[in-house]
Amino acid sequence: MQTVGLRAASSTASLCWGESFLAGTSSSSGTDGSSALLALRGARRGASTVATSAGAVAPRAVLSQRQESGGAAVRDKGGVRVQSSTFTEPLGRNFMSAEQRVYEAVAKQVAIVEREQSRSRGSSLIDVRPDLTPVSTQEMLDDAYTRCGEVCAEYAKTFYLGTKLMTPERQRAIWAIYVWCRRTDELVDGPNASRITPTALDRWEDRLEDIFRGQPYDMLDAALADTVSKFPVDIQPFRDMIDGMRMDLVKSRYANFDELYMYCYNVAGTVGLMSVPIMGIDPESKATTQSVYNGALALGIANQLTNILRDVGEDARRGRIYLPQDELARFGLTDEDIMAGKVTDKWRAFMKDQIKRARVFFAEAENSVRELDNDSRWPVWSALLLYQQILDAVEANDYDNFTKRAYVNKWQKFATLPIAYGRALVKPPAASPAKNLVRSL
Ligand SMILES: CC(C)=CCC/C(C)=C/CC/C(C)=C/CC/C(C)=C/[C@@H]1[C@@H](COP(=O)(O)OP(=O)(O)O)[C@]1(C)CC/C=C(\C)CC/C=C(\C)CCC=C(C)C
Repeated sequence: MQTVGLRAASSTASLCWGESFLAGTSSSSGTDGSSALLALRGARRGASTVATSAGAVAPRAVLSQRQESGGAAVRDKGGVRVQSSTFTEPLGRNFMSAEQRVYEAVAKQVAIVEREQSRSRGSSLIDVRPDLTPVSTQEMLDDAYTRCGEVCAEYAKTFYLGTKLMTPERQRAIWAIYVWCRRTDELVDGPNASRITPTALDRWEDRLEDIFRGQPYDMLDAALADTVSKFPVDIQPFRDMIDGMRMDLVKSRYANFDELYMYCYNVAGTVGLMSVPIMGIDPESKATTQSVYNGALALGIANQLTNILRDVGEDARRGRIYLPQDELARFGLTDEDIMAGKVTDKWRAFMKDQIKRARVFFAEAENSVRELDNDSRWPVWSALLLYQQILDAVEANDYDNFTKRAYVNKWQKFATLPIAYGRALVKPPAASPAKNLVRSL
């Protein structure tokens, strides 16, 4: 039996809480002690992009139809164009279309979940890799999870509150995933970002592989190693998130929505794919597993598009434009216009179109939230409604996302939580007997 044990000596491991939050990722020393937990303070996802074009928006929401129909090319949906192209990765490798790549990642995760569903027949907590059961000390693991919860509470308060409704196993697992995502994001967006090289990201990926092999490097990794031994989480979305960070190192422009979509999948759609195996699907749900994962993917994309639209000015000041260049051109806008940061009628028209696209993704996600397990719906509704309101705030700022930061104030947040709670009470329509049979197979 393989066990989850820390690769670092235990004395080092205990230091890993703070002193070495990003341990092992620095290109120079192999550990980056200065990062520490403090490195997270003030961290934000500056990266993002926009997408869409007047009347020719390309919402990937229609991807679900494509995926459900086995990946056949869908060109139009209600007058909306869906682009598909093969393009070149920042690092030069040619690869399949964005849709195809994401489709494969979703399909792989869905297959793992369905296999485990049939093995466990609906049990909410599945020991998917019993060979990796962590026997290192339970006390250490408990500490590791507690620390993950603290990080989550500090950097994502509202979301942390939502996780408190989940079963203890689920909340711990979501915290562990949150912390890994946050640390990954910190590599390119944190105070040490200027020192991060592709080699450092390769090492972070090696470390990820070790986590999935049951050989975590530090305590926070140990929590994730434990989580992936218990829930049917595929490694691919994690690898893809690291790929998104690689993109951020070398790419500051996105030619079209295909490229932007791929970026959004990498840095945020992946979070949806990582989270649903933990959150679970309501046993009463009639929806296919695939459609629920498509909804999760859509929510990640919607959140990231929103993040991008909120941060246009801030990103531009860092030399980054996460907006489809072809769509900007269609509105008569150039990089110089973005850098100048003037709200013009052209800009307003462009922004309206981008916001419309983001809302299409939110709408697709909404259809899937009710299919989640009972205790997981509230945090997801909260995240969805709160993020959606950022788009309203951009509108309320008359599309000035160059000098004003759109945000949801404390009172709006308070008002949103009970609304989210109310929505979370809505269960999926009862499953037909035939569907129940399929789910329990
Ligand atoms: C309930 C819930 C929201 C669970 C997700 C928990 C989780 C593991 C979050 C990790 C988030 C994270 C740190 C990602 C790293 C990359 C990144 C920073 C992405 C951006 C997030 C916001 O970042 P930030 O905190 O910097 O934002 P602010 O600047 O402070 O506003 C992103 C925009 C992406 C976030 C993406 C999600 C939360 C995905 C949500 C999808 C699901 C939880 C699936 C729901 C399921 C269905 C069926 C709809």
